[in-house]
Amino acid sequence: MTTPPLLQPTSVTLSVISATAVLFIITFIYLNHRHRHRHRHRHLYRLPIVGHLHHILLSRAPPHQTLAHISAVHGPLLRLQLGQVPTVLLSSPGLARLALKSPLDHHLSSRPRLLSSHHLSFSSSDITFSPSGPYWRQARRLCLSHLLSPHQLPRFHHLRLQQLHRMISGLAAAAAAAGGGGGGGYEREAVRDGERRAVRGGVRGEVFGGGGGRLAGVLEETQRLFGGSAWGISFRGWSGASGGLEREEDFLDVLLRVQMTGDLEVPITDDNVKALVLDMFVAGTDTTATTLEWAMTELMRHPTILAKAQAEVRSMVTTSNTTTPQVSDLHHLKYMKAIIKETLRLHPPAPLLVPRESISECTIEGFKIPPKTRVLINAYAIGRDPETWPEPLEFKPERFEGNENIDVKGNEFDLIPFGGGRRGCPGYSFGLATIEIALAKLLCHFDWSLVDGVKPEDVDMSEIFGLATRKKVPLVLVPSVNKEFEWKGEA
Ligand code: HEM
Repeated sequence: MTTPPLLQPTSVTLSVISATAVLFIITFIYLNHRHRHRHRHRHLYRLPIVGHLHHILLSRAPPHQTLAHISAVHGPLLRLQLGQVPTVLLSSPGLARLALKSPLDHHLSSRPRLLSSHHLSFSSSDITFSPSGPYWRQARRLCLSHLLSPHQLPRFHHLRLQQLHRMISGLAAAAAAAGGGGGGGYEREAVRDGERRAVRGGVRGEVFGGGGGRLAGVLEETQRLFGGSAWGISFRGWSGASGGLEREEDFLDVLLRVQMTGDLEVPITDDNVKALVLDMFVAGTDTTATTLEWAMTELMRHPTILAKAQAEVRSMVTTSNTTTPQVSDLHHLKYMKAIIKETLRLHPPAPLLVPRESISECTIEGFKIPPKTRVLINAYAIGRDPETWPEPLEFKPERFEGNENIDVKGNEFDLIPFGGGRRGCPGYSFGLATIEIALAKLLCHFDWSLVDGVKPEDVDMSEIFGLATRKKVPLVLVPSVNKEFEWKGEA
């Protein structure tokens, strides 16, 4: 009887062990890779104390662009530590839909307490920065029902037109002074000033001192510092101070009236009144003016689109037998409205909306958000999402033709320049109405050209992040009066 050589079983055992080891290593590498891939969005290089802040601070690009880039690499749902502030960044339409709709919207509907808003908005007692609660709800309701609801729009058309016509007259005069052709290159300031006046007119500019100069100065400083901290004036007694003239009650009158009735869930102080009035100017002026400036910028870079838009507006004016675009006819301007949507898609004035803060613990896509977490929603990244928008970086208003239902008002989450949910912008109809009539008139009455030597492709497109994200290099255009559609000073 022969004994099997001892080596044989050992060799088989070794082979089995080696095969098992190889299999184990492969499985380990695979699982590890899968884990890292799945959780890649949760891991971004972080430093002690500053957390992820250095990614934003050291970047040359504005924060929304940097964050869009980070999300493109690490995923649309990111947990960031910005200094001491735990933050969640959401950068896809699907996540925006979850965050801005019930039930999550409620959990995410407060605002963080920012030092700037505390000092500049009278202890954050405006609408934009006040924390969620009875004061904010009451203030928002008051503002919507007496100033900003679509229902209130017609009340302020005459004021909007009055201020807009000042702007058009100014442009026409400058064009004429330059020999009937090109005028001064001051479109940006004219547009910005016109918008400010339109909004001011809607609120009640006169009480701030009559002429536009003082208010304009105050607003400029407010935009810069985000507030005028030294207002010690009491508003009491201003209500009804119209020199005995009959006039319609305006927003300030309403605030002062309800302040005095005492019939309020939360009493309103004088400082609250100031904060609310200031809020209407700060939230409503630069956002609107900046959108117009970006719209004109994109039109100048795309002369065929500009020509098509002008043909549409001028044909409407001819058909309706008027000499200037009328508010009541604006619904005909489908292409121009598509241009405004496309502008808001590529250049949302508030690209990260206004920061939110979670009220209570909630979960988004299985990801836990503790209370008091800051939530940023990147509307800029969402508007350029390649899975939603073919050729996302191209300015193509045609993408909305036949898709008029895609709205910008916070009901569709592919496009959220006005945010959405219970903290969504209450001024969207006011803002859109102002942009539409202003753009229609600019397109109708003037032909536009770039200043000498600047080619459409050379127009600078860089942005400055701020309260509203403006063009870094102001747009300078030369208006010339179009003889056939000359502005005749009519309403
Ligand atoms: C093109 C014009 C405008 C744009 C793009 C815009 C955009 C926005 C955005 C993104 C928010 C934050 C929304 C969110 O957190 O979900 C907001 C809030 C707000 N906007 Fe506008 N806005 C515009 C015009 C206006 C106008 C004309 C007014 C008023 C005169 C206004 C008043 C407000 C107020 C009061 C809030 C704070 C709402 C709250 O926190 O409850 N906005 N806006």
